[in-house]
Amino acid sequence: MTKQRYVVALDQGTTSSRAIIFDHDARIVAVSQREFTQHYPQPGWVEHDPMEIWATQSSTLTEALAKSGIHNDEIAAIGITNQRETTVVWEKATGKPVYNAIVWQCRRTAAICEELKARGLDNYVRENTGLLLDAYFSGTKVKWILDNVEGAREKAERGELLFGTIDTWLIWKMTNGEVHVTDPTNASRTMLYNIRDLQWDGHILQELGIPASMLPQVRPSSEVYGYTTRGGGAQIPISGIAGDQQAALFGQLCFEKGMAKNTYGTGCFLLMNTGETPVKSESGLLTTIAVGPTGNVNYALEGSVFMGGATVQWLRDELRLIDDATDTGYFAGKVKDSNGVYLVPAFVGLGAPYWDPYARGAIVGLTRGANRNHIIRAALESIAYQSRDVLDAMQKDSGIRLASLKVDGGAVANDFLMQFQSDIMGTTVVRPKLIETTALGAAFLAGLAVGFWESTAELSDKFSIDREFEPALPAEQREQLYSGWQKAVTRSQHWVD
Ligand SMILES: Nc1ncnc2c1ncn2[C@@H]1O[C@H](COP(=O)(O)OP(=O)(O)O)[C@@H](O)[C@H]1O
Ligand SMILES: O=P(O)(O)OC[C@H](O)CO
Repeated sequence: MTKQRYVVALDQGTTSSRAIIFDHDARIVAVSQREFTQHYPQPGWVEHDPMEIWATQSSTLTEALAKSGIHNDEIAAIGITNQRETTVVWEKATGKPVYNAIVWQCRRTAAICEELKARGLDNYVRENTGLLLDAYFSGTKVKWILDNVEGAREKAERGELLFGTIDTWLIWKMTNGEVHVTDPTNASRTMLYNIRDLQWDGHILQELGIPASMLPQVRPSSEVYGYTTRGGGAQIPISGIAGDQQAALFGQLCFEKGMAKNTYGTGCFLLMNTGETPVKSESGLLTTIAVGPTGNVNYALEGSVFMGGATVQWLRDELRLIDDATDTGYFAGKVKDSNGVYLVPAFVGLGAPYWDPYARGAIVGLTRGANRNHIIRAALESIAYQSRDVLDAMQKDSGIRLASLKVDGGAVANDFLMQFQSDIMGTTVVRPKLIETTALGAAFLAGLAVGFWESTAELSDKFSIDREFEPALPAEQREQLYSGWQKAVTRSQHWVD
């Protein structure tokens, strides 16, 4: 019998699908990545084609296996991690989506949220789901599909439609429509899940008119859900699921209360494990479900920033100021400061701690001397300022001052950004050698479920630090720069009606 020496993580992100093969030492053996199309049908709307998500994700699995020469009977398990909240509704009988996936960044349901607030639902949502009544989460996106796609509501009421976040959709496809599941971390992002009872919330489902028959079964983040033959002949267990931010928290070994990480991908997401008790935020953070040391439910405080690395993509794709994201560090370093320029990337409104769906992007402080490098620099700085906003809120709510912050995600490769982050937070920033901690977390969850790794204690020696960035900016200058940012934010708020 072939020895099963590897675990695969499928990391379905907002802009790309990735398959990463890890060995027992948690080293990356092979990676395959494919970008897919972003659809912007109207200002503030964002969609993905679920079939393209599936096609890119399944082909990365095939390619990673082919590239590495690893046969699928050498794979002990597959773990899934995914962009959260993004909503797919499909027909049970045919597996055909009834509409494009409505992406977490999409603002189209802001008016539905207002209506629900007017009906007094916001406090109930806060208390029972840990979230705010915002268009970010899946609940109002499902409602929008049922209200706007012809015949969808009738079909849903006849039990013919299924809902899933991307984890659910991928597992459904990988098991040829046999398994309809999610895990508590993803469920906790739908605004339909009661994070205290750990059950779908009947009251919210009723208020939104969503039939319970559409919902996946919620299973622990680390256990065998089903098997797939994708990528070859053998049956591989699918045995780990976590939303990408919770997977990164797990991959950074933040199993204990008070441990935190910030991930710099499309958005930025700062999460702190608060242990077995949910902590309510007074400062605009979310209470959400994380994964504890045995794959159990823990709680976390989360600061969600909608535009992180995506701001850099905008510089590249829309303004064409750079050819590649990696160029930003070079250009930002060519000027000594941003020359008073601030860029507030409120392109899809602002998330934590402002929660303003009506904010829009702004570049302020321009003078005749402002040039391209200042704008590039201001774009990178905006990522760090937004993370400082949520760190301040996190420290206030948790009562814990972080001596250092663990970071990961695509944009942490940028040394300028990391140094500025440390400067503007006044905190040491710790970058691990392996920045694919989201995929690593999913691999850990899947591997633990099948005994590939014995326990989380075994995982800690698989983690090593690449570099620590120490704050170098005098406190007075730091606060002066930061107050300029806060002023800039006020200029972008409540922009559209
Ligand atoms: N050197 C860099 N400097 C700044 N941003 C970067 C750099 N490299 C990648 N990025 C940004 O990081 C993001 C990709 O990170 P990733 O973790 O793959 O995101 P996701 O999982 O959200 O798709 C992109 O938005 C990209 O613009
Ligand atoms: O695609 P990412 O990595 O930016 O993550 C998206 C988040 O899960 C949205 O909540």
